[in-house]
Amino acid sequence: MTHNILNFEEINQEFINWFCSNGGTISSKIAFKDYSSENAGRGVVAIDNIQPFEVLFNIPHSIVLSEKTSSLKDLIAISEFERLREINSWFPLILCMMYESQKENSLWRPYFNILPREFDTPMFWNEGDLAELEGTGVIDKIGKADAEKQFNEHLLPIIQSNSSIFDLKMHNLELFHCMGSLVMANAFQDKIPKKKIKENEDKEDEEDEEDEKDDVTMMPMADMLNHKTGFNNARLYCDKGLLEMIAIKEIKKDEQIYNTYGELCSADLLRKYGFVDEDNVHDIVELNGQFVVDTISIDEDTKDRKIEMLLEDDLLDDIFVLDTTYEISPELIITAKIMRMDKVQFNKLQKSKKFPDPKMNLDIKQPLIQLFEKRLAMYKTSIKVRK
Ligand SMILES: C[S@@+](CC[C@H](N)C(=O)[O-])C[C@H]1O[C@@H](n2cnc3c(N)ncnc32)[C@H](O)[C@@H]1O
Repeated sequence: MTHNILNFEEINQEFINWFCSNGGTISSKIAFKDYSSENAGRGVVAIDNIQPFEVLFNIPHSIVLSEKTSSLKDLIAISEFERLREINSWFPLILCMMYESQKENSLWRPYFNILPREFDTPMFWNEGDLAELEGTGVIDKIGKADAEKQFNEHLLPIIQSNSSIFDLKMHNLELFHCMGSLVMANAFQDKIPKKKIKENEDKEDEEDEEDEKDDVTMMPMADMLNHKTGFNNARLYCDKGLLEMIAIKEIKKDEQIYNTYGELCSADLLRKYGFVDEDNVHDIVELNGQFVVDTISIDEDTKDRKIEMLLEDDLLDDIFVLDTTYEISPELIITAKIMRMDKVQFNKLQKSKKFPDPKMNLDIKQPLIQLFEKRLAMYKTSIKVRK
């Protein structure tokens, strides 16, 4: 990601002045830090020891950027926003950001100045670099062509028919990709939990959520925090309408302050945020269901009937997942056992409707090893090469 690194400190100060003059507060124990040497852009660091539950900053609702706060809402019919939302829940916010980012006297000018303008996500990679992702399944999920089609069909007509608000020279596809990438990497979409952590810090599922908050929004300052799997030490909470970033554990001086972007596998981290974590307990390998049955099946005559039966009983998934517990799911074991049956065995099963038990046995061990080796061979590079 690229920022206007030349005047890093000035941009920070301008942003902090703006944030505080609009009612935000920032603890004197934190500061911005340039993590570009780690390829992580700007982040937030503790400049003093911080105790659990300390408030790191709070964000006034008036500077949360959304279709409800952007001045575009006064210039465009609400029905346009509703129509856009039906196509894609991010589009109203993306359009507002396209507008506010180019507006001379936008309330959010210092905020846009601190946000990156170039991104490391695969959306912006060239073909040679994308080829490195072969086998990961990321390439199919980038969706660049689809996003461009949707821009042309749904956003461009609004831009073109409102020439007093928009200028096609700046409100173009490039700006759409830039704002879309910011929404993907920075926006908050999930409901913000209510602060109950002091009494019940471990009981996440008992936390209420702030009811009114499920729009897609940009939260200045909250999105300055980086993520590192397993190192989350701060979280955003909502307490009586107040948005507060709170330390969820002790943070020592000089440690980076990390929010969590979720329990994401490497493919999702890369696709949405443009980075991966070396050690990621949430990492997975996806095995396409069709690939599994095609590889394991031993009898063409009964193959389709077997697939039909597995689908009916929700045993055959579109995607089987292998995770870092290295356990093979009961569904995959049963699918493998059925696909390895000969005609006689399968006919018997169809009559009895008695499915094989989901335990590993010698009949399927070797076919599964071969399946995993075939899946592994789909990756163009190996971990050894990467390191
Ligand atoms: C919500 S923003 C965080 C602030 C951002 N670093 C900045 O400079 O504006 C999310 C982006 O930060 C970067 N980022 C976050 N955590 C990272 C990490 N552990 N390693 C590399 N980049 C990271 C990625 O570019 C990601 O898309």
